[in-house]
Amino acid sequence: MPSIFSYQSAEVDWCEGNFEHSTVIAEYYNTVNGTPLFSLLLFIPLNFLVLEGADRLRVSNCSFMMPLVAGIFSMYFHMTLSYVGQLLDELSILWTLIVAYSFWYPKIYFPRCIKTRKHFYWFTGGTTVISTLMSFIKPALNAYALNCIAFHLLYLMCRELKKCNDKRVHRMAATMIVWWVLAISSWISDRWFCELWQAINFPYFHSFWHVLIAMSLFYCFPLVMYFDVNYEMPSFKPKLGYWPSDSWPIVVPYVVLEEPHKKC
Ligand SMILES: CCCCCCCC/C=C\CCCCCCCC(=O)N[C@@H](CO)[C@H](O)/C=C/CCCCCCCCCCCCC
Ligand SMILES: [Ca+2]
Ligand SMILES: [Zn+2]
Repeated sequence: MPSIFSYQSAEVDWCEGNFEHSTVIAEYYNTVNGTPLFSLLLFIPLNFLVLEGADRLRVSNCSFMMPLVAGIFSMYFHMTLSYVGQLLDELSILWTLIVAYSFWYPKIYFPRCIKTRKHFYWFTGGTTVISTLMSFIKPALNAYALNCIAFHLLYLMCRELKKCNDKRVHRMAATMIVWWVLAISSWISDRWFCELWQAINFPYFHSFWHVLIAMSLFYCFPLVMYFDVNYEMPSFKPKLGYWPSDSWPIVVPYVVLEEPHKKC
C-alpha cells in the first residue's frame, strides 16, 4: 500500500503529463509557476497600505502570509502529487479564506446571532475545525467546494457595488471578475476536458489557472480593503489607485487612505 507521502498517491492528477521535464518534479509547469505569483502579487498592493500606518490594517496584514503558505503547499502538491500534498494544498487555501473572512467579512453581513467580531472569530474557528475534518472525507471534492466560495465573494461584491458610486471601484471589480472568469474556465477545462487538451498536445490549463487566479486576487485585495476601511474606519476615506499611473498597460492596483475627515 503506498504511503500518503508517496509520489502520485493523491486522488487528483492534473492534465499536464507527469515527470516529463524532471525526474523529481511530477508536474513541472504547474509547480514552477505557482508560488512567486501568489506571494508577490498579493504583497505588493499591501505595501501601500502598510505605509499608511493604520493599526487595524497593520495587524490584519499578517494574514497575507497565508497566501504565501498556500503557494508553497501548492508547489509541494504539484511536485509530488501526493495525498498529503493535495490535502495541504486544499487546507491551506481553506484556512487562508477563513482568516480573510475573519478579518474582513463586514459586520453588517454577520448572521443575526453574532453581534461582535469577537463572536465571529469563535464562529469562524468552529467552521475551521468542522470543515478541516470534513475535508478528509472525499478530498477530490474539496477543490470544488473551495471554488464555490468565490461565488459567495462575487455575491458580496455585487451587494457592495450597488451601494457605491465610485467609478474606480466598479472598474477594479470588473477587472477582478474578468480575471476570475478566465481563471475558473481554465480550472474547469483542465479538470473536465483533459483528453481534448492532450489530443492537441496542450495540457497546460492548470498552469494558466495559477496565474489567472493570482491576477484576480491581485485586484480582489485592494477592493476588500476599500470596503473594510469604509466600514471599520469611517473617519478615513479610502481611494483606489493604480501604480505607476492609470494609463500604463501594466499596473499595480492599490488602496490609500486619504486625510482623515475633520471631526467637528
Ligand atoms: C471578505 C473575504 C475576503 C476574501 C479575500 C480572498 C482571500 C483569498 C484566499 C485564498 C487564496 C487562494 C490562493 C489560491 C491558491 C490556489 C492553489 C491551487 O491552484 N490549488 C489547486 C490545486 O493545485 C486546487 O485545485 C484549487 C482549488 C480551488 C481554490 C479556490 C480559491 C478561491 C479563491 C477565491 C478567489 C476570489 C476571486 C474573486 C471572485 C469574484
Ligand atoms: Ca498530471
Ligand atoms: Zn495548482
